[in-house]
Amino acid sequence: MDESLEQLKRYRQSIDNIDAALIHMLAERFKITQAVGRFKAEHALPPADPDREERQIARLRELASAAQLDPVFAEKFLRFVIDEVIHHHKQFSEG
Ligand SMILES: O=C(O)C(=O)C[C@]1(C(=O)O)C=C[C@@H](O)C=C1
Repeated sequence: MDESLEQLKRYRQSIDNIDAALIHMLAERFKITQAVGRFKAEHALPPADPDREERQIARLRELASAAQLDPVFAEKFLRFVIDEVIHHHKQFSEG
């Protein structure tokens, strides 16, 4: 039992490292999209670009499948992130 608990602890340490990496990657992504939002507001471009999103989603779904990750989940995740970015872009263009 002790050995099993040690194993669980090791799994969780790895999960914690991965979660930290995800947060850092998301932070970098949002830093870039803030710059994109500013650029779009300055050049009077619309906050959302549905054609670009379609290409991103198709690409990520393929990457997910190749990596044995559920493509439906990958799409939902990207949608969630992009919707937040668009929300930020709209704030830039309004203010
Ligand atoms: O590439 C853009 O034009 C962005 O504003 C970035 C981004 C994204 O988060 O990837 C967000 C909104 C757009 O609809 C498409 C993509």
